[in-house]
Amino acid sequence: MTIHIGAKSGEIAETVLLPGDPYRAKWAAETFLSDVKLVNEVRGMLGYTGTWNGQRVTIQGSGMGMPSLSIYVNELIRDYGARTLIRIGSCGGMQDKVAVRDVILAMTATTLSTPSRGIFKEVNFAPCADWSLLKAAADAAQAKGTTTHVGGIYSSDVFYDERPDLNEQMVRHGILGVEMEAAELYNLAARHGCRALAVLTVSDHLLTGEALPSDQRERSFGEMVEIALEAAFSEVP
Ligand SMILES: O=P(O)(O)O[C@H]1O[C@H](CO)[C@@H](O)[C@H]1O
Ligand SMILES: O=c1cc[nH]c(=O)[nH]1
Repeated sequence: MTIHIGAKSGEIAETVLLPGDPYRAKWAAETFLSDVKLVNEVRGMLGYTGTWNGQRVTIQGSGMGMPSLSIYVNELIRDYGARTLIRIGSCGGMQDKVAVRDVILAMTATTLSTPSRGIFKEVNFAPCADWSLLKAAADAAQAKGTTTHVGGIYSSDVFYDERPDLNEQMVRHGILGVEMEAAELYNLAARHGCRALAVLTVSDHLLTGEALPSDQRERSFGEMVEIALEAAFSEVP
């Protein structure tokens, strides 16, 4: 047990899927895993371990924002031995070619700041996805026929943004979507020699104003979960 995760030693798998929403963790575990066990409910941040195609997987809520994700990912890696961490999140679309319900695979994550800013100081570290996971996820998405975009995303510290000029610059520089956690996941994976990827479903669109309701963000992003599971257990040389 750690301060924020109540699982016993051995109850967390080496492969962990990380939705921000703990109820998406519950839905995904109950929908896609077998032999599911609730392994964490500290602070209501639900975590489940089960099997997918005979492989052990944990699906653990990470909360909203990089400071929250940082707590869970630090404990998952350092105390439970997690090695492959895949965020399964929602995001806002930022390009005309990106539609609501499309999937985005985050190759890089641009930020204004992250919880790692204090150690990088004057360095602008470039958080990026693990190549083997990115390649496997792109292949899995293509095989499914899911409309998928691979490229840069923006990990913001705020949902309610008072600086529309920043989003304008992101759009201008080809950023596909905005969310709030991937950059720090990539920083932590790099620091600890782990593999990480963010697989995102577009839940709303900054250019069109279209937006899905919260129940659909919680329970309807199944292709994203399947892509993450297939990527986690693919062999990519
Ligand atoms: O749907 P999740 O995974 O929580 O991701 C997105 O949704 C939340 C904001 O509504 C932020 O956590 C953002 O990153
Ligand atoms: O962080 C997020 C998530 C979904 N949509 C947004 O606009 N921002």
